Amino acid sequence: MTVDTRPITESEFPGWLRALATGFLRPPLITDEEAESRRAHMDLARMSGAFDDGRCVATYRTFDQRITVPGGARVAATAVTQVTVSPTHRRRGLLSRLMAEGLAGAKERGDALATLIAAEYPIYGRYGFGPAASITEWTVDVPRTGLDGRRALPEGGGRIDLVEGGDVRKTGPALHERLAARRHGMVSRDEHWWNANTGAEPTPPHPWTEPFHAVYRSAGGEPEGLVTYAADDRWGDAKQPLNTATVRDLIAVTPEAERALWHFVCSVDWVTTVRSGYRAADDLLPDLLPDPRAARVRTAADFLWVRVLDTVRALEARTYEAPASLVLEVVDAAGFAGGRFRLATEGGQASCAPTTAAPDLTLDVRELGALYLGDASAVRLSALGLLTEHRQGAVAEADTAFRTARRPWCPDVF
Ligand SMILES: CC(=O)SCCNC(=O)CCNC(=O)[C@H](O)C(C)(C)COP(=O)(O)OP(=O)(O)OC[C@H]1O[C@@H](n2cnc3c(N)ncnc32)[C@H](O)[C@@H]1OP(=O)(O)O
Repeated sequence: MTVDTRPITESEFPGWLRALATGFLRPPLITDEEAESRRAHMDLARMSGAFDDGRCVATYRTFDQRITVPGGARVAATAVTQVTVSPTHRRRGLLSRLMAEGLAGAKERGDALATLIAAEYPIYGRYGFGPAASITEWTVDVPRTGLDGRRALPEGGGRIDLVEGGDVRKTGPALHERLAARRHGMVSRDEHWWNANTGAEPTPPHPWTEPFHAVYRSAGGEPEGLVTYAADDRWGDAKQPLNTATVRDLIAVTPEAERALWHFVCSVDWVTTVRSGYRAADDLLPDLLPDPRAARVRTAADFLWVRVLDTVRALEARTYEAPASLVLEVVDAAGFAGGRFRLATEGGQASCAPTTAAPDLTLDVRELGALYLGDASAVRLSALGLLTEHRQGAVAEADTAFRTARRPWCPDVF
């Protein structure tokens, strides 16, 4: 019997959810209540699966996303998520088929980029995705920070207030938009994101536990930052507090708010350890502490992967750190973004157009994705043999043009 891959129908939704749970090693019994609550925010037209004798054995879903690129433009992207193949059907090419169909759909919709968070590193490079924004998570040893625990108020006249989830739903989206307008790598959050992350909508199969939310307001009363954290209520044998506060979200639009919110989380009584959550590799956190060594790297890894689908539009959407004139030979086995292009950057802006001139650099579309948000270094990629230089100096030119002063940051798992 052949296994077919195709968009799913309404009646196939519960079976699709069961296959998703199976692939993610979660209990595969889906209640009607769970199916109903998940259906409310999933677009059937963007869900596909593989079916063997009527049973769903693979899942694939996409949704519309906007991603901030260097310079602040928000580019429409196809976000790929909930990719699974059941263990009975693995390594028979089902993901490859779903991905080929999914990327063709994204190209047809006119999206210049596709994005995803990779569960495992080796899966997505073959489909033209490159690791584009890494994350770092720190564990802060609070007693070692050197922060003055007696100090109660933020410097500079601002204040921090604990708020409810409902307040976060009011304040958070505008704050996030302000930050996303200038921090490349950030992806859009829709209403469902805010509801799900403040307890207003269930998030099966994960049970909701209410966290603490705090807002930083400037001396003028303007909200400039927001932190959400949870604590684990742990005590040592000698009755000493050993709580870990885990930051679920911390966004700030001014340096004062960023400093005040980190100092706040690191000064909550009974909290001896702070887990930072996923931050940019160059996050300020360690250096906001009197003793930066109190922040130990817990995780440093690739996180957001980008797949360029339209080279001209993608390269023209972002800004560049240095002037460059480069002929790029982009190799794309899937045929979406390949070709030879002249990229000319001046005053930060770029023009990009197909050309027949001799190439300066040859690179796979995967490496273009890795370079795109400014995280990867062309010099490193070249040293790794992933980029071929045909004109002396072209690698260095690409390196200074593509790399960004701040590293990209995608705080959201999707
Ligand atoms: C965006 C997200 O949703 S991330 C979540 C991804 N999902 C998971 O990790 C859940 C558990 N894993 C799975 O469901 C499956 O193993 C999948 C989806 C990762 C792969 O599905 P499959 O149908 O087995 O992949 P498919 O057969 O199309 O493999 C294509 C190629 O990728 C390789 N490949 C697939 N998965 C992996 C992997 N995890 N590690 C290394 N190589 C892999 C295959 O070996 C094959 O290589 P080849 O072309 O050289 O023979």
